[in-house]
Amino acid sequence: MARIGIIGSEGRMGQAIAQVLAEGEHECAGGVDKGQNPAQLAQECDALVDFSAPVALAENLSAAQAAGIPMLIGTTGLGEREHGAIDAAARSIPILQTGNTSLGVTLLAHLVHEAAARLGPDWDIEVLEMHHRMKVDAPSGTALLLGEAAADARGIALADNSESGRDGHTGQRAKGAIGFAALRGGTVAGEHSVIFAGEQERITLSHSAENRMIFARGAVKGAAWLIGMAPGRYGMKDVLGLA
Ligand SMILES: NC(=O)C1=CN([C@@H]2O[C@H](COP(=O)(O)OP(=O)(O)OC[C@H]3O[C@@H](n4cnc5c(N)ncnc54)[C@H](OP(=O)(O)O)[C@@H]3O)[C@@H](O)[C@H]2O)C=CC1
Ligand SMILES: O=C(O)C1=N[C@H](C(=O)O)C[C@H](O)C1
Repeated sequence: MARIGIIGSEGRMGQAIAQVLAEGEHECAGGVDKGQNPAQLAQECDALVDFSAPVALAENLSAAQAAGIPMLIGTTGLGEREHGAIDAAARSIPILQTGNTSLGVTLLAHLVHEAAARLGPDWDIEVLEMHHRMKVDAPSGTALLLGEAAADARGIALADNSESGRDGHTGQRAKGAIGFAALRGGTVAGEHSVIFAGEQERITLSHSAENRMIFARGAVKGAAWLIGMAPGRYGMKDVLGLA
């Protein structure tokens, strides 16, 4: 049984994870939210899960490092600076960072990689996502994860080949670009489609999250899996044996 500490414990995901822990084999070691220091919590648990905000990341990483425990980072909207901080911390503790902890999206990313590798650059790739009205970042972490899978299969850098936020006279689509479109509204837990658009035909690979429990279950599974792993950076595909 692992003792899991929750950062962002008052939030939608924090509460869903607490529910999974209350019903499952692992234990909730407590939680912290905005304005609370995670250092003490880190000393009292075997692993941390972070579903809070990018601004909290540096303090959360320091707490995990000081306690010598692993951390699963589910927070999205991370930039280059945050990814650099994760890389640095992963030299001393195991870290799993992912935009989506669900089994279904982890498999979807695998399928997108396969499709992008087989279809080649003449097929245009567009990632479409829809989330609830409270979501603050776009494109979603999942959309970026799926875009990264496609870019990796094509041997290109997503940062240099993405098109998002199209509006106005944008000009034609750049050849080889990976496009992103984000919709927001209602209570949608998470809808993602990767569209491969070729000459006179399209392939669409999709995932629908019916509620947050799929993310919460994956987060607990991932955090427990990290315990005892060597320092380094991991993904959900490692947890599920898809790496
Ligand atoms: N990887 C995955 O599978 C998933 C990732 N997510 C991501 O997880 C994050 C949280 O999502 P969700 O639970 O819906 O969002 P919420 O806004 O419901 O929850 C975030 C919580 O973190 C709190 N918080 C803000 N700043 C800090 C801080 N500095 N330290 C500790 N806590 C803080 C917020 O407080 P306050 O409200 O006062 O600001 C809030 O209680 C988002 O980035 C989201 O995209 C979500 C679902 C699945
Ligand atoms: O904020 C959310 O709700 C979600 N965030 C993650 C993302 O940005 O992809 C995962 C999931 O889609 C729900």
